[in-house]
Amino acid sequence: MSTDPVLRSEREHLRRSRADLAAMREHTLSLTAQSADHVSTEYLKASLYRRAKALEDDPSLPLFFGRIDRTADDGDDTFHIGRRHVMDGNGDPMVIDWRADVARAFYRATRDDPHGVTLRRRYGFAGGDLTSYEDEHLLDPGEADVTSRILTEEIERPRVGPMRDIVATIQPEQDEVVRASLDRTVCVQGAPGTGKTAVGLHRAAFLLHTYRERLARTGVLVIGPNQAFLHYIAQVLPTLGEVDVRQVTVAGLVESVPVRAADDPETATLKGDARMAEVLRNAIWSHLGEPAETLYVARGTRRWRVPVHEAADAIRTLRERGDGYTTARALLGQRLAHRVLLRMEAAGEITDDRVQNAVARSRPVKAYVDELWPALDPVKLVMRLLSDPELLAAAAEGILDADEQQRLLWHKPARGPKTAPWSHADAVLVDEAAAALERISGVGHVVLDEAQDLSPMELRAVGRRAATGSLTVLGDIAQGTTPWATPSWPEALRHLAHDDAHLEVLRKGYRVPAAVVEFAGQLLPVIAPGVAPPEPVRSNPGRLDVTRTGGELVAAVVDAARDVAAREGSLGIIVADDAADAAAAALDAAGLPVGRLADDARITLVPATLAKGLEYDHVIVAEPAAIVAAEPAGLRRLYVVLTRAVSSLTVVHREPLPDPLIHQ
Ligand SMILES: Nc1ncnc2c1ncn2[C@@H]1O[C@H](COP(=O)(O)OP(=O)(O)OP(=O)(O)O)[C@@H](O)[C@H]1O
Repeated sequence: MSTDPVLRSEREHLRRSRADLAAMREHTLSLTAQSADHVSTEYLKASLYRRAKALEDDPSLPLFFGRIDRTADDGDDTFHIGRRHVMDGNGDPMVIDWRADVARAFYRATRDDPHGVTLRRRYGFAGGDLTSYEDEHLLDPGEADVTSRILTEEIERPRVGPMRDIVATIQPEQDEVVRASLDRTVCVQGAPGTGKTAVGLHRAAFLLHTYRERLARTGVLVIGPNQAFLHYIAQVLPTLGEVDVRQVTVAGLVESVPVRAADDPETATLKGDARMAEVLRNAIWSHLGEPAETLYVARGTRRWRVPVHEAADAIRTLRERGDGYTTARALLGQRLAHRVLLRMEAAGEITDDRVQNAVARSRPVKAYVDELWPALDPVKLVMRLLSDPELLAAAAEGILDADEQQRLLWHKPARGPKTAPWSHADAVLVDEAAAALERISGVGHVVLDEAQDLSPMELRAVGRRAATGSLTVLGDIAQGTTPWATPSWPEALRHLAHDDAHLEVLRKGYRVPAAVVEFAGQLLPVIAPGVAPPEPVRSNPGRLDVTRTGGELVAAVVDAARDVAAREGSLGIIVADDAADAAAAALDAAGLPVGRLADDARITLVPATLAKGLEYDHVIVAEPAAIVAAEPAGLRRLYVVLTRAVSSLTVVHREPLPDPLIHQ
């Protein structure tokens, strides 16, 4: 039992807060979902369940990590800041949610600008209990400005398992992004380990809290590069009490066709080019006919007509409204029926809406609409476009040259949508076509991670999901590894249709230690001139070992792994994709069982192309030359894999290191 009275009283506050949280949860669980109808009851039940889940106490974490004291006109205020709001039986706050407005000062206050804070306290903890505290008296000019030990320890804590939240230690430059308002699209450029992913997830949590009602209706979407990455980040939002956010890959976003083929890089690049949107629009609208015959509609004993020029006029005005093809098509029957009605009224007939509806649905009107404005299906349309040189030539005229058109066509025309050789890029085209036919409903906010890798067409697909909302766009130009990676943020934002975004740069690096930054940074002038490396904040410079072997590479990797595995923390062994199986077998045989991604094992074997966004305490990179040789943007891939290390990086190679890399 600590004798420090401050710690004792803080522990008491923690004990009471825990009891209050348990009472809040009990209360939620005691509420019974009852509503007039079954569907609402089920909905209520689900929402109560989620609420109770969000109120679960995590015994490994204290309920608060910080505190601020402020002087106010009516006395002093003390706020304990934690992951969620906890109130006592009287409704008074015991713990303030870190996202609440009063908590902002905890993250932003400095001696120069104390935000009214007299005391900032941070807590050290172990196993869910408070073990220490650290005070800053921001108004005391005599107090030295020391770097917080608790902050440093938190940032430098060894990594185990999936990504954790950073609520206790969000830094001022990160907090600016996290708390940007919902109507702002923010684009964050940041070197490896500057906290982009963390910031994006915390912004999602902040927005869900601050704009709860609006976003409960419209939703928040998190988009990441692949399943391994989504697995790695999956727990962050639930830990912050947000269990309702959809986390998806770009491929998962455009799942309208079964993807079973892969395009070569040139073809994929072309299919991802923004010009394809124009080609698709042309292909769609080329279906619109020119009326050549009068429309006749019989009603009772009389026959009414809509002359050609009036039908043409109706079609033109609908087209010019700027709606999707299908949306506008749905109105044509009514427009034609309206012309019929005007004639009926002129002839003295009594009409009303029902008559107009009946005319709009009549067989001749339907047939006329089908003929001049045929129904289109996005999947079949793209299938035809990629199979039919004539349709493609007409749609791509003046946009794609003959070679490009040839490149787009499938080798054999597809027989049907189920068996067509759809690639991922084709699925994105289908998504574009679907949106050109009918506007899709979007969400309130989209967090897009590793945005630099998306093609213009993929960016359009993401941007559509945020057409009426906003985005957090996160990425690093230097880590762009796809052939279509974005050359600049203004360009990416244009494709996302959000070029009003605020561009922010994160500079401080929380992952990669100085020795590794220096080594990997040698690649920057070649792969991304003008992009700066992260500025490491870790006090430990880290460890870098570069070993050249004259023998078998795999044997050298096994040796290095045996060595490094003895250190504390996680180990990622990153190898060129085609070397992964052999490396796993060799490590296994040597008694070093490795997990694959998503296994959360202590030693993980990582194919180079899946390393993006991940991190390990210790990283072994095997044969950089092979990683570079495997793809056109190989040097950028190498930069990505070298920057996954938190404490130590071991490079094992047999071939010479790729050119810009020198190791003294
Ligand atoms: N303020 C912070 N306090 C503590 N840890 C932090 C902070 N900011 C970032 N980190 C940690 O630094 C590591 C890197 O963060 P993150 O993965 O978000 O960086 P990133 O910029 O997305 O990197 P990359 O470009 O390599 O994907 C993570 O472990 C994250 O939790």
